[in-house]
Amino acid sequence: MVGITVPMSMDKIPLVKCANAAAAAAVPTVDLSAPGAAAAVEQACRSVGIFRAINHGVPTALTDALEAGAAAFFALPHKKKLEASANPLGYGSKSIGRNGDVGWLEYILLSVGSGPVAAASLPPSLRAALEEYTDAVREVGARVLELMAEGLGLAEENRGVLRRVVASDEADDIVRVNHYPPWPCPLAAGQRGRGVTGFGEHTDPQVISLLRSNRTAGLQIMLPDGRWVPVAPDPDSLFVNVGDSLRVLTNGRFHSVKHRVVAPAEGEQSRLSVIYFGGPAPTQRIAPLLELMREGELSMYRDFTWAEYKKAAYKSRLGDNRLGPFELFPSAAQDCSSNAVQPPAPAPPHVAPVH
Ligand SMILES: C=C1C[C@]23C[C@@]1(O)CC[C@H]2[C@@]12CC[C@H](O)[C@@](C)(C(=O)O1)[C@H]2[C@@H]3C(=O)O
Ligand SMILES: O=C(O)CCC(=O)C(=O)O
Ligand SMILES: [Fe+2]
Repeated sequence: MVGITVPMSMDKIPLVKCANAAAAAAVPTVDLSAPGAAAAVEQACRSVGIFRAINHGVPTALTDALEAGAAAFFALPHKKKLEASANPLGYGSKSIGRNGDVGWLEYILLSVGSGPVAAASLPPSLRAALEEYTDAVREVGARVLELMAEGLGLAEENRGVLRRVVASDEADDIVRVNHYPPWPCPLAAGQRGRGVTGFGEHTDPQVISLLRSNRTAGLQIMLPDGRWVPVAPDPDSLFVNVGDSLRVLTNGRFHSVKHRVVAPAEGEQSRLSVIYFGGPAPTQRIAPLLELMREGELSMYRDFTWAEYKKAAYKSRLGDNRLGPFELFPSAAQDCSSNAVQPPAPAPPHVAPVH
């Protein structure tokens, strides 16, 4: 079953090269319950910007209920699904954002910041499953942010500093359920080794993203050296990735990883993924953490609030470098391996870090 019923000129969705499966081990695994978790989380966020979290504590029953509810929703007739669209949130298909990006997928995008999941006409069981799941994953996100702070070497009394950025009552959290049906057409002979774009390359603008998928492959990440590698699917794990805001909060120590999804080929299983994006309150200032800055270290970014960044981000195309306009030293900020230790001279006016 294709699942996306509105016809669309198929050649509008770009093809991407398949990634090198031999490099799949590039995504580190972190056992969140192990004593060395903080150091492992920090190392992963510094090097690749993503890790596979095991022993995360989200009950399987919650993921199963959400997966079943989402699958049932996506199997509904197209007209019925459209009742849940409340542009820009709610149900959508093939069109991502408002600036012309397209992919072979359908999705539900919801704001889950404060109170119950807000959305137009979702089946009540799916809404309940999303609320329960989101509450559980939000807690994992908070725990991971504490581990990050510990791994970054912050003193015990400061280890809540990252968690608090997304913990306010006004936190702009989003949850997204993506469904990628198999691409229904064989690719031409000259297109062998390529796949159809499900979700084009991008970084996530928020602080932290936690992704869970079924057993179908498709997610790829870009390594700091520019190679694309696949992320082996694992329904029992959560994939945690660094968002642009966290990159700024750590003054470039953490790398916001570029990622994309290649849609399943004809005859393969659909991919179903759920991503929780931990976002700050609109008024939250996004700037390097004072607690983290070394003596004389300069901010790599000009100050901004989450509302300001989100507004700019949502005007951009998926693949744009959204942090670019905020970088004070563009060449150093692009190079994640520099970790913001030595910004180039001459120094611009000092930008005060977050308090
Ligand atoms: C093309 C776009 C879709 C997006 C908003 C944007 O203008 C650029 C960032 C995109 C992204 C990527 C991560 C999340 O899936 C998302 C919900 C987000 O916060 O930023 C999407 C946005 C979207 O689908 O509207
Ligand atoms: O669906 C996926 O597996 C990833 C999608 C994604 O990166 C996103 O929604 O931001
Ligand atoms: Fe993403």
